[in-house]
Amino acid sequence: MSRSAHPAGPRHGDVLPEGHYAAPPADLNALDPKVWSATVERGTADGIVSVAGLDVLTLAERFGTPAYILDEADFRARCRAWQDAFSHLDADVYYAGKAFLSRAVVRWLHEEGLSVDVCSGGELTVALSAGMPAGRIALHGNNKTRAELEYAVKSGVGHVVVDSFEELARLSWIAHEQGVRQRILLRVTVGVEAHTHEFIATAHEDQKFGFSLTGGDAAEAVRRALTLDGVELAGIHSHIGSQIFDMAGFEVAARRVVGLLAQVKAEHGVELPEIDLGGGLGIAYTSEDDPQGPQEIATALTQIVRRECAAEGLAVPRLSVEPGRAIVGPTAFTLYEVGTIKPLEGLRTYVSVDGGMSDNIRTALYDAEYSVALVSRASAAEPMLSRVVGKHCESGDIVVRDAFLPADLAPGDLLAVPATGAYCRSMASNYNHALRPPVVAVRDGQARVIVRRETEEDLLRLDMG
Ligand SMILES: Cc1ncc(COP(=O)(O)O)c(C=O)c1O
Ligand SMILES: N[C@@H](CCCC[NH3+])C(=O)O
Repeated sequence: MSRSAHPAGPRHGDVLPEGHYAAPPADLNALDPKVWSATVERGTADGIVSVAGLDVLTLAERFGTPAYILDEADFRARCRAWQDAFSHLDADVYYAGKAFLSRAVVRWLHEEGLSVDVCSGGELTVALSAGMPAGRIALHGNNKTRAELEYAVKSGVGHVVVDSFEELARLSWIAHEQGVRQRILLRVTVGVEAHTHEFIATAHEDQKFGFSLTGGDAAEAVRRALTLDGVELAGIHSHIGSQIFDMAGFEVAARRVVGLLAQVKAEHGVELPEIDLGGGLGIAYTSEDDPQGPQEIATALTQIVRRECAAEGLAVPRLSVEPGRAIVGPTAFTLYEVGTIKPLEGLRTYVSVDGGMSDNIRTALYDAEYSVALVSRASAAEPMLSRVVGKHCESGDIVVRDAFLPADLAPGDLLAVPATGAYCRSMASNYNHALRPPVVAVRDGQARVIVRRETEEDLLRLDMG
Protein backbone atom coordinates (compact mmCIF):
# COMPACT_ATOMS: atom_id res chain seq x y z
CA MET A 1 0.00 0.00 0.00
CA SER A 2 1.41 3.36 -0.86
CA ARG A 3 1.33 5.86 1.91
CA SER A 4 1.64 9.52 1.21
CA ALA A 5 4.52 11.51 2.60
CA HIS A 6 2.55 14.61 1.65
CA PRO A 7 -0.88 14.32 3.18
CA ALA A 8 -3.80 15.74 1.34
CA GLY A 9 -4.61 17.94 4.33
CA PRO A 10 -7.56 17.99 6.68
CA ARG A 11 -10.43 15.86 5.51
CA HIS A 12 -13.73 15.38 7.32
CA GLY A 13 -12.27 16.70 10.53
CA ASP A 14 -9.27 14.36 10.33
CA VAL A 15 -5.75 15.56 9.80
CA LEU A 16 -3.75 13.01 7.86
CA PRO A 17 -0.31 12.92 9.44
CA GLU A 18 2.71 11.81 7.49
CA GLY A 19 2.59 8.17 6.54
CA HIS A 20 -1.14 7.87 6.21
CA TYR A 21 -3.47 7.41 3.30
CA ALA A 22 -3.51 10.31 0.90
CA ALA A 23 -7.10 9.89 -0.14
CA PRO A 24 -10.09 7.68 0.50
CA PRO A 25 -11.11 5.22 -2.18
CA ALA A 26 -13.58 6.47 -4.76
CA ASP A 27 -16.30 4.09 -3.56
CA LEU A 28 -16.36 2.82 0.00
CA ASN A 29 -18.87 0.13 -0.92
CA ALA A 30 -16.69 -1.38 -3.63
CA LEU A 31 -15.04 -4.74 -2.91
CA ASP A 32 -11.80 -5.13 -4.80
CA PRO A 33 -11.67 -8.72 -6.16
CA LYS A 34 -7.92 -8.64 -5.61
CA VAL A 35 -8.36 -8.76 -1.84
CA TRP A 36 -11.70 -10.52 -1.43
CA SER A 37 -12.31 -14.21 -2.05
CA ALA A 38 -13.84 -15.22 -5.35
CA THR A 39 -17.49 -15.62 -4.34
CA VAL A 40 -17.78 -12.43 -2.27
CA GLU A 41 -20.21 -9.84 -3.59
CA ARG A 42 -22.33 -6.97 -2.32
CA GLY A 43 -26.03 -7.30 -2.98
CA THR A 44 -27.15 -4.67 -5.44
CA ALA A 45 -30.55 -4.21 -3.80
CA ASP A 46 -29.81 -4.46 -0.08
CA GLY A 47 -26.08 -3.62 -0.02
CA ILE A 48 -25.37 -6.64 2.20
CA VAL A 49 -22.24 -8.61 1.41
CA SER A 50 -22.48 -12.33 0.79
CA VAL A 51 -20.02 -15.13 0.19
CA ALA A 52 -20.83 -18.40 -1.57
CA GLY A 53 -24.43 -17.18 -1.64
CA LEU A 54 -24.65 -16.67 2.16
CA ASP A 55 -25.12 -13.17 3.49
CA VAL A 56 -22.98 -11.96 6.36
CA LEU A 57 -25.97 -11.13 8.59
CA THR A 58 -27.02 -14.77 8.49
CA LEU A 59 -23.46 -15.95 9.01
CA ALA A 60 -23.01 -13.65 12.02
CA GLU A 61 -26.34 -14.75 13.44
CA ARG A 62 -25.55 -18.45 13.05
CA PHE A 63 -21.89 -18.52 14.00
CA GLY A 64 -21.32 -15.34 16.01
CA THR A 65 -18.49 -12.89 15.63
CA PRO A 66 -15.57 -12.71 15.29
CA ALA A 67 -15.44 -15.56 12.82
CA TYR A 68 -13.16 -16.50 9.96
CA ILE A 69 -15.28 -17.20 6.88
CA LEU A 70 -13.42 -19.40 4.41
CA ASP A 71 -14.51 -19.72 0.78
CA GLU A 72 -13.96 -23.41 0.00
CA ALA A 73 -14.49 -23.10 -3.75
CA ASP A 74 -11.85 -20.38 -3.90
CA PHE A 75 -9.46 -22.47 -1.80
CA ARG A 76 -9.88 -25.44 -4.11
CA ALA A 77 -9.55 -23.26 -7.20
CA ARG A 78 -6.27 -21.87 -5.90
CA CYS A 79 -5.02 -25.39 -5.17
CA ARG A 80 -5.88 -26.39 -8.73
CA ALA A 81 -4.23 -23.28 -10.17
CA TRP A 82 -0.98 -24.17 -8.39
CA GLN A 83 -1.29 -27.81 -9.27
CA ASP A 84 -1.99 -27.01 -12.94
CA ALA A 85 0.85 -24.51 -13.15
CA PHE A 86 3.36 -27.07 -11.91
CA SER A 87 1.83 -30.41 -12.93
CA HIS A 88 3.14 -30.50 -16.48
CA LEU A 89 6.60 -30.18 -14.99
CA ASP A 90 8.22 -32.80 -12.88
CA ALA A 91 7.06 -30.86 -9.83
CA ASP A 92 5.20 -31.15 -6.52
CA VAL A 93 3.16 -28.52 -4.75
CA TYR A 94 3.38 -28.76 -0.97
CA TYR A 95 0.82 -26.60 0.82
CA ALA A 96 2.53 -24.94 3.81
CA GLY A 97 0.32 -26.05 6.66
CA LYS A 98 1.58 -23.38 9.03
CA ALA A 99 -0.54 -20.84 7.13
CA PHE A 100 -3.71 -22.64 8.24
CA LEU A 101 -4.29 -26.32 8.81
CA SER A 102 -7.37 -28.27 9.75
CA ARG A 103 -8.57 -31.72 8.83
CA ALA A 104 -11.08 -30.37 6.32
CA VAL A 105 -8.31 -28.41 4.63
CA VAL A 106 -6.11 -31.51 4.51
CA ARG A 107 -8.93 -33.44 2.80
CA TRP A 108 -9.38 -30.67 0.22
CA LEU A 109 -5.63 -30.69 -0.44
CA HIS A 110 -5.65 -34.44 -0.83
CA GLU A 111 -8.59 -34.31 -3.22
CA GLU A 112 -6.95 -31.59 -5.27
CA GLY A 113 -3.70 -33.56 -5.51
CA LEU A 114 -1.44 -31.37 -3.36
CA SER A 115 1.06 -32.51 -0.77
CA VAL A 116 1.57 -30.81 2.59
CA ASP A 117 4.48 -29.33 4.49
CA VAL A 118 4.25 -29.49 8.28
CA CYS A 119 6.58 -28.00 10.81
CA SER A 120 5.65 -29.67 14.06
CA GLY A 121 4.37 -32.93 15.47
CA GLY A 122 0.99 -31.25 15.92
CA GLU A 123 0.71 -30.31 12.26
CA LEU A 124 1.87 -33.81 11.33
CA THR A 125 -0.91 -35.31 13.46
CA VAL A 126 -3.56 -33.15 11.79
CA ALA A 127 -2.29 -34.06 8.32
CA LEU A 128 -2.10 -37.79 9.06
CA SER A 129 -5.39 -37.93 10.90
CA ALA A 130 -7.18 -36.45 7.90
CA GLY A 131 -5.78 -39.14 5.63
CA MET A 132 -2.91 -37.37 3.87
CA PRO A 133 -0.58 -40.19 2.80
CA ALA A 134 2.62 -39.91 4.83
CA GLY A 135 4.68 -40.06 1.66
CA ARG A 136 3.15 -36.75 0.61
CA ILE A 137 4.16 -34.98 3.82
CA ALA A 138 7.40 -33.07 4.36
CA LEU A 139 8.60 -32.16 7.85
CA HIS A 140 10.28 -28.81 8.50
CA GLY A 141 11.68 -27.01 11.51
CA ASN A 142 14.94 -25.59 12.81
CA ASN A 143 14.68 -27.45 16.11
CA LYS A 144 12.58 -30.54 15.64
CA THR A 145 12.52 -32.49 18.86
CA ARG A 146 13.77 -36.02 19.04
CA ALA A 147 10.16 -37.12 19.57
CA GLU A 148 9.04 -35.26 16.45
CA LEU A 149 11.80 -36.86 14.38
CA GLU A 150 10.96 -40.33 15.70
CA TYR A 151 7.28 -39.73 14.96
CA ALA A 152 8.00 -38.51 11.42
CA VAL A 153 10.30 -41.42 10.59
CA LYS A 154 7.88 -43.94 12.09
CA SER A 155 5.02 -42.42 10.12
CA GLY A 156 7.01 -42.70 6.90
CA VAL A 157 6.97 -39.03 5.88
CA GLY A 158 8.16 -38.43 2.32
CA HIS A 159 11.04 -36.31 3.40
CA VAL A 160 12.46 -34.41 6.33
CA VAL A 161 13.99 -31.03 5.56
CA VAL A 162 17.12 -31.05 7.68
CA ASP A 163 18.14 -27.73 9.17
CA SER A 164 21.28 -28.31 11.29
CA PHE A 165 24.26 -30.61 11.82
CA GLU A 166 22.83 -31.81 15.13
CA GLU A 167 19.58 -32.76 13.45
CA LEU A 168 21.35 -34.54 10.62
CA ALA A 169 23.18 -36.80 13.07
CA ARG A 170 20.11 -37.25 15.28
CA LEU A 171 17.84 -38.14 12.37
CA SER A 172 20.29 -40.57 10.88
CA TRP A 173 20.58 -42.34 14.23
CA ILE A 174 16.80 -42.44 14.72
CA ALA A 175 16.22 -43.82 11.23
CA HIS A 176 19.04 -46.33 11.74
CA GLU A 177 17.40 -47.47 14.99
CA GLN A 178 14.10 -47.91 13.18
CA GLY A 179 15.85 -49.85 10.41
CA VAL A 180 15.01 -47.39 7.63
CA ARG A 181 16.74 -44.77 5.51
CA GLN A 182 14.90 -41.47 5.76
CA ARG A 183 14.77 -39.36 2.61
CA ILE A 184 15.94 -35.83 3.35
CA LEU A 185 16.51 -32.44 1.80
CA LEU A 186 19.06 -30.06 3.26
CA ARG A 187 17.78 -26.56 3.88
CA VAL A 188 20.32 -23.99 2.76
CA THR A 189 20.43 -20.25 3.32
CA VAL A 190 21.29 -18.80 -0.03
CA GLY A 191 22.24 -15.32 1.18
CA VAL A 192 19.36 -13.43 -0.42
CA GLU A 193 17.96 -10.34 1.27
CA ALA A 194 14.28 -10.88 0.51
CA HIS A 195 12.23 -7.72 0.20
CA THR A 196 9.84 -8.29 3.05
CA HIS A 197 9.52 -7.67 6.79
CA GLU A 198 12.69 -8.61 8.70
CA PHE A 199 10.83 -11.22 10.80
CA ILE A 200 9.67 -13.16 7.74
CA ALA A 201 12.85 -13.02 5.64
CA THR A 202 14.73 -16.29 5.95
CA ALA A 203 17.60 -16.48 3.49
CA HIS A 204 20.02 -13.79 4.67
CA GLU A 205 23.01 -15.02 6.61
CA ASP A 206 22.22 -13.67 10.05
CA GLN A 207 19.29 -15.84 11.11
CA LYS A 208 18.45 -19.21 12.56
CA PHE A 209 17.37 -21.28 9.56
CA GLY A 210 19.43 -23.60 7.41
CA PHE A 211 23.00 -24.28 6.34
CA SER A 212 24.89 -21.31 4.98
CA LEU A 213 25.89 -21.65 1.37
CA THR A 214 28.55 -18.99 1.34
CA GLY A 215 30.02 -20.03 4.69
CA GLY A 216 30.53 -23.61 3.45
CA ASP A 217 28.17 -25.29 5.93
CA ALA A 218 25.88 -26.42 3.11
CA ALA A 219 28.72 -28.25 1.33
CA GLU A 220 29.81 -29.78 4.64
CA ALA A 221 26.25 -30.92 5.37
CA VAL A 222 26.16 -32.64 1.97
CA ARG A 223 29.46 -34.38 2.74
CA ARG A 224 28.15 -35.68 6.04
CA ALA A 225 24.72 -36.63 4.69
CA LEU A 226 26.31 -38.72 1.96
CA THR A 227 28.21 -40.77 4.53
CA LEU A 228 25.36 -41.39 6.98
CA ASP A 229 23.53 -44.67 6.58
CA GLY A 230 20.26 -43.49 8.16
CA VAL A 231 19.52 -40.83 5.59
CA GLU A 232 19.16 -40.68 1.85
CA LEU A 233 20.04 -37.25 0.53
CA ALA A 234 17.45 -36.41 -2.12
CA GLY A 235 18.19 -32.77 -2.64
CA ILE A 236 18.39 -29.17 -1.53
CA HIS A 237 15.77 -26.85 -0.08
CA SER A 238 15.63 -23.07 0.01
CA HIS A 239 12.97 -20.77 1.40
CA ILE A 240 13.81 -17.09 1.17
CA GLY A 241 10.96 -15.58 3.17
CA SER A 242 7.31 -14.74 3.00
CA GLN A 243 4.98 -12.14 1.43
CA ILE A 244 7.44 -11.50 -1.40
CA PHE A 245 6.44 -9.87 -4.69
CA ASP A 246 9.78 -9.53 -6.38
CA MET A 247 10.74 -12.66 -8.34
CA ALA A 248 14.41 -11.62 -8.36
CA GLY A 249 15.04 -13.18 -4.94
CA PHE A 250 13.65 -16.54 -6.10
CA GLU A 251 15.77 -16.41 -9.22
CA VAL A 252 18.96 -15.78 -7.26
CA ALA A 253 17.98 -18.58 -4.88
CA ALA A 254 17.31 -21.00 -7.75
CA ARG A 255 20.64 -20.12 -9.33
CA ARG A 256 22.56 -20.67 -6.10
CA VAL A 257 20.79 -23.93 -5.32
CA VAL A 258 21.61 -25.26 -8.79
CA GLY A 259 25.17 -24.01 -8.24
CA LEU A 260 25.35 -26.20 -5.14
CA LEU A 261 24.04 -29.20 -7.11
CA ALA A 262 26.86 -28.63 -9.57
CA GLN A 263 29.38 -28.42 -6.75
CA VAL A 264 28.02 -31.67 -5.29
CA LYS A 265 28.36 -33.38 -8.66
CA ALA A 266 31.92 -32.13 -9.05
CA GLU A 267 32.96 -33.18 -5.55
CA HIS A 268 31.02 -36.42 -5.10
CA GLY A 269 29.98 -37.47 -8.59
CA VAL A 270 26.38 -37.46 -7.37
CA GLU A 271 23.48 -35.69 -9.10
CA LEU A 272 20.88 -34.87 -6.46
CA PRO A 273 17.44 -35.46 -7.96
CA GLU A 274 15.33 -32.82 -6.16
CA ILE A 275 15.17 -29.16 -5.29
CA ASP A 276 12.54 -27.35 -3.28
CA LEU A 277 12.35 -23.59 -3.67
CA GLY A 278 9.99 -23.05 -0.74
CA GLY A 279 7.02 -20.75 -0.50
CA GLY A 280 6.72 -17.07 0.16
CA LEU A 281 4.70 -15.66 -2.71
CA GLY A 282 2.92 -12.49 -1.70
CA ILE A 283 -0.82 -11.83 -1.84
CA ALA A 284 -2.86 -8.64 -2.05
CA TYR A 285 -3.84 -7.34 1.37
CA THR A 286 -4.80 -4.00 -0.12
CA SER A 287 -5.60 -2.78 -3.62
CA GLU A 288 -2.05 -1.48 -3.92
CA ASP A 289 -0.53 -4.97 -3.81
CA ASP A 290 0.12 -6.70 -7.10
CA PRO A 291 0.93 -10.36 -6.64
CA GLN A 292 2.02 -12.78 -9.35
CA GLY A 293 -0.07 -15.81 -10.20
CA PRO A 294 1.14 -19.42 -9.93
CA GLN A 295 1.55 -19.70 -13.70
CA GLU A 296 3.94 -16.75 -13.86
CA ILE A 297 5.85 -18.16 -10.91
CA ALA A 298 6.05 -21.65 -12.40
CA THR A 299 7.30 -20.24 -15.68
CA ALA A 300 9.92 -18.02 -14.06
CA LEU A 301 11.22 -20.73 -11.74
CA THR A 302 11.39 -23.48 -14.31
CA GLN A 303 13.06 -21.27 -16.88
CA ILE A 304 15.80 -20.35 -14.48
CA VAL A 305 16.28 -23.89 -13.17
CA ARG A 306 16.44 -25.31 -16.70
CA ARG A 307 18.84 -22.62 -17.87
CA GLU A 308 21.16 -23.04 -14.89
CA CYS A 309 21.10 -26.82 -15.15
CA ALA A 310 21.92 -26.64 -18.85
CA ALA A 311 24.81 -24.29 -18.10
CA GLU A 312 26.13 -26.64 -15.41
CA GLY A 313 25.57 -29.82 -17.45
CA LEU A 314 23.08 -31.19 -14.93
CA ALA A 315 19.86 -33.10 -15.47
CA VAL A 316 16.89 -30.93 -14.45
CA PRO A 317 15.91 -32.02 -10.93
CA ARG A 318 12.39 -32.58 -9.66
CA LEU A 319 11.10 -29.23 -8.41
CA SER A 320 8.90 -28.58 -5.38
CA VAL A 321 7.31 -25.41 -4.09
CA GLU A 322 5.59 -24.71 -0.77
CA PRO A 323 2.98 -21.98 -1.06
CA GLY A 324 0.92 -21.33 2.05
CA ARG A 325 -0.32 -17.78 2.08
CA ALA A 326 -0.84 -17.67 -1.70
CA ILE A 327 -3.34 -20.51 -1.45
CA VAL A 328 -5.26 -19.88 1.76
CA GLY A 329 -4.63 -16.17 2.42
CA PRO A 330 -7.11 -14.65 -0.01
CA THR A 331 -9.81 -17.26 0.63
CA ALA A 332 -11.00 -16.01 4.00
CA PHE A 333 -12.16 -12.85 5.72
CA THR A 334 -12.71 -12.14 9.38
CA LEU A 335 -16.17 -10.98 10.30
CA TYR A 336 -16.37 -8.61 13.30
CA GLU A 337 -19.07 -6.61 15.00
CA VAL A 338 -18.43 -2.96 15.82
CA GLY A 339 -18.74 -2.30 19.56
CA THR A 340 -17.60 1.26 20.20
CA ILE A 341 -16.67 4.24 18.08
CA LYS A 342 -14.39 6.97 19.39
CA PRO A 343 -13.82 9.99 17.15
CA LEU A 344 -10.68 11.96 17.96
CA GLU A 345 -11.01 15.39 16.49
CA GLY A 346 -8.10 16.23 14.23
CA LEU A 347 -6.70 12.70 14.38
CA ARG A 348 -8.86 9.74 13.44
CA THR A 349 -11.76 7.62 14.61
CA TYR A 350 -11.08 4.50 16.63
CA VAL A 351 -13.47 1.73 15.73
CA SER A 352 -13.39 -1.13 18.24
CA VAL A 353 -14.40 -4.60 17.15
CA ASP A 354 -15.06 -7.75 19.13
CA GLY A 355 -11.75 -9.44 18.30
CA GLY A 356 -8.26 -8.02 17.76
CA MET A 357 -4.68 -9.13 18.18
CA SER A 358 -5.83 -12.53 19.48
CA ASP A 359 -7.30 -13.37 16.06
CA ASN A 360 -4.91 -11.32 13.93
CA ILE A 361 -1.46 -10.68 15.38
CA ARG A 362 0.03 -9.76 12.01
CA THR A 363 -0.63 -6.04 12.22
CA ALA A 364 1.08 -5.76 15.61
CA LEU A 365 3.88 -8.18 14.73
CA TYR A 366 4.81 -7.15 11.20
CA ASP A 367 3.10 -3.80 10.78
CA ALA A 368 0.98 -5.65 8.24
CA GLU A 369 -1.56 -3.72 6.25
CA TYR A 370 -5.12 -4.84 5.74
CA SER A 371 -8.27 -3.60 4.09
CA VAL A 372 -11.65 -3.41 5.78
CA ALA A 373 -15.23 -2.83 4.67
CA LEU A 374 -18.63 -2.29 6.18
CA VAL A 375 -20.44 -5.44 5.05
CA SER A 376 -23.82 -5.52 6.82
CA ARG A 377 -25.13 -2.67 4.66
CA ALA A 378 -24.02 -0.22 2.03
CA SER A 379 -23.52 3.39 2.99
CA ALA A 380 -23.50 6.65 1.12
CA ALA A 381 -21.90 8.52 4.03
CA GLU A 382 -18.64 10.46 3.77
CA PRO A 383 -15.37 8.58 4.30
CA MET A 384 -14.00 8.72 7.82
CA LEU A 385 -10.33 8.08 8.53
CA SER A 386 -10.43 5.16 10.92
CA ARG A 387 -8.29 2.77 12.85
CA VAL A 388 -9.88 -0.59 13.49
CA VAL A 389 -8.77 -1.86 16.88
CA GLY A 390 -9.49 -4.86 19.02
CA LYS A 391 -10.74 -5.33 22.59
CA HIS A 392 -7.45 -6.33 24.21
CA CYS A 393 -5.55 -4.46 26.91
CA GLU A 394 -2.83 -3.15 24.57
CA SER A 395 -2.73 0.04 22.57
CA GLY A 396 -0.86 -1.94 19.90
CA ASP A 397 -3.97 -4.07 19.50
CA ILE A 398 -4.63 -2.83 15.99
CA VAL A 399 -6.37 -4.82 13.27
CA VAL A 400 -6.30 -2.26 10.45
CA ARG A 401 -4.03 0.69 11.05
CA ASP A 402 -5.44 3.06 8.47
CA ALA A 403 -8.72 2.68 6.71
CA PHE A 404 -11.57 4.78 5.46
CA LEU A 405 -14.97 3.69 6.70
CA PRO A 406 -18.30 5.44 6.23
CA ALA A 407 -18.89 8.24 8.73
CA ASP A 408 -22.32 6.84 9.66
CA LEU A 409 -20.72 3.66 11.06
CA ALA A 410 -22.53 2.56 14.20
CA PRO A 411 -22.23 -0.06 16.93
CA GLY A 412 -23.75 -3.30 15.71
CA ASP A 413 -22.51 -2.84 12.15
CA LEU A 414 -20.51 -5.72 10.76
CA LEU A 415 -17.03 -5.16 9.39
CA ALA A 416 -15.02 -7.67 7.40
CA VAL A 417 -11.26 -7.75 7.02
CA PRO A 418 -10.29 -9.68 3.87
CA ALA A 419 -7.24 -11.82 3.18
CA THR A 420 -7.06 -13.26 6.69
CA GLY A 421 -6.91 -16.91 5.62
CA ALA A 422 -3.19 -17.24 6.28
CA TYR A 423 -1.39 -16.82 9.60
CA CYS A 424 -4.40 -15.45 11.46
CA ARG A 425 -6.21 -18.46 12.92
CA SER A 426 -2.94 -20.37 12.94
CA MET A 427 -1.25 -17.65 15.01
CA ALA A 428 -4.31 -16.84 17.13
CA SER A 429 -3.90 -16.71 20.91
CA ASN A 430 -5.98 -16.77 24.05
CA TYR A 431 -4.65 -13.40 25.21
CA ASN A 432 -7.00 -11.98 27.85
CA HIS A 433 -8.56 -15.44 27.76
CA ALA A 434 -10.14 -14.60 24.45
CA LEU A 435 -11.94 -17.54 22.87
CA ARG A 436 -10.37 -18.24 19.51
CA PRO A 437 -12.91 -17.73 16.72
CA PRO A 438 -14.30 -20.50 14.55
CA VAL A 439 -13.41 -21.13 10.95
CA VAL A 440 -16.56 -21.49 8.91
CA ALA A 441 -16.22 -22.98 5.44
CA VAL A 442 -18.81 -21.79 2.97
CA ARG A 443 -19.60 -23.35 -0.37
CA ASP A 444 -22.61 -23.26 -2.72
CA GLY A 445 -24.96 -21.74 -0.17
CA GLN A 446 -23.87 -24.11 2.62
CA ALA A 447 -21.84 -23.25 5.71
CA ARG A 448 -19.94 -25.67 7.89
CA VAL A 449 -17.82 -25.07 10.97
CA ILE A 450 -14.46 -26.69 10.28
CA VAL A 451 -12.80 -25.38 13.44
CA ARG A 452 -15.23 -24.54 16.20
CA ARG A 453 -15.13 -21.50 18.44
CA GLU A 454 -13.37 -22.10 21.73
CA THR A 455 -15.51 -22.14 24.81
CA GLU A 456 -14.81 -21.18 28.39
CA GLU A 457 -14.84 -24.92 29.16
CA ASP A 458 -11.89 -25.25 26.77
CA LEU A 459 -10.02 -22.62 28.77
CA LEU A 460 -10.89 -24.17 32.12
CA ARG A 461 -9.94 -27.65 30.91
CA LEU A 462 -6.29 -26.59 30.79
CA ASP A 463 -6.45 -24.75 34.10
CA MET A 464 -5.64 -27.31 36.79
CA GLY A 465 -7.22 -25.22 39.56
C1 LIG B 1 10.04 -23.55 4.85
C2 LIG B 1 8.81 -22.79 4.52
N1 LIG B 1 8.09 -23.19 3.44
C3 LIG B 1 6.96 -22.54 3.11
C4 LIG B 1 6.52 -21.44 3.82
C5 LIG B 1 5.27 -20.81 3.37
O1 LIG B 1 5.39 -19.49 3.13
P1 LIG B 1 4.18 -18.68 2.50
O2 LIG B 1 2.99 -18.91 3.37
O3 LIG B 1 4.65 -17.29 2.56
O4 LIG B 1 3.99 -19.20 1.12
C6 LIG B 1 7.26 -21.00 4.92
C7 LIG B 1 6.88 -19.77 5.64
O5 LIG B 1 7.43 -18.71 5.39
C8 LIG B 1 8.42 -21.70 5.29
O6 LIG B 1 9.13 -21.33 6.34
N1 LIG C 1 3.69 -15.87 10.01
C1 LIG C 1 4.19 -15.04 8.96
C2 LIG C 1 4.86 -15.77 7.88
C3 LIG C 1 5.93 -16.68 8.35
C4 LIG C 1 5.84 -17.91 7.59
C5 LIG C 1 6.61 -19.04 8.13
N2 LIG C 1 8.01 -19.09 7.79
C6 LIG C 1 3.16 -14.10 8.44
O1 LIG C 1 2.12 -13.99 8.98
O2 LIG C 1 3.34 -13.41 7.50
